[in-house]
Amino acid sequence: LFATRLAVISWRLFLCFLRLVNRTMPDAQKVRMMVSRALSVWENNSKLTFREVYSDQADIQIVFARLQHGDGYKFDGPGQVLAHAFYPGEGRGGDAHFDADETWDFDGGADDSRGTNFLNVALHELGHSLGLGHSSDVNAIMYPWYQNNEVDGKLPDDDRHGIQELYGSKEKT
Ligand SMILES: CC(C)C[C@H](CC(=O)NO)C(=O)N[C@H]1Cc2cn(c3ccccc23)CCCCCCNC1=O
Ligand SMILES: [Ca+2]
Ligand SMILES: [Zn+2]
Ligand SMILES: [Zn+2]
Repeated sequence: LFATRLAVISWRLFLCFLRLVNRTMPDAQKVRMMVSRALSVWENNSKLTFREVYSDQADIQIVFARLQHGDGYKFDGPGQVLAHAFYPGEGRGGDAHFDADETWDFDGGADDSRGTNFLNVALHELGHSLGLGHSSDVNAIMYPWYQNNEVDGKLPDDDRHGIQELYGSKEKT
């Protein structure tokens, strides 16, 4: 009995340690992790490959901004529009902008209790950065309304067809 009680306590300690680490990890690292997770979903379903660079010469720049931020598409405070992105091209082409006034959840929460699921929104915006428009399929990542539909690596069919139309598929045909 004593042994099991000890095990439970140590497990509880371990969990709160994890939560602490999760909270203290700077958001920049979490953003990087989530962006690379979103890009690997698009990578796994196309011939595309991505590499991370630290320069404003990047094809796809990830930007957090609020209200008026110099591109004529001003954000609107908490809620409403969450983010926008530019189709592939020079300069700001490919860039993804996220509304800094949103409460972002960088830990991939399945419900919105800790905020808006950043991974979902990044998947959507990076779809635009790669050239995809909006989908009328309510289950698609490219649907114009936010829904916390956990992708977990599996891309909805409509999005997969879209990206493969543009960049082919990884499977050997
Ligand atoms: C798909 C998403 C990741 C990116 C899109 C924008 C987009 O397409 N970027 O590429 C987005 O932000 N859509 C709005 C659309 C929207 C929904 N409502 C709005 C109220 C006002 C203005 C816009 C909206 C009703 C209230 C809910 C507001 C919070 C959620 N917002 C949305 O779903
Ligand atoms: Ca907003
Ligand atoms: Zn912008
Ligand atoms: Zn969109």
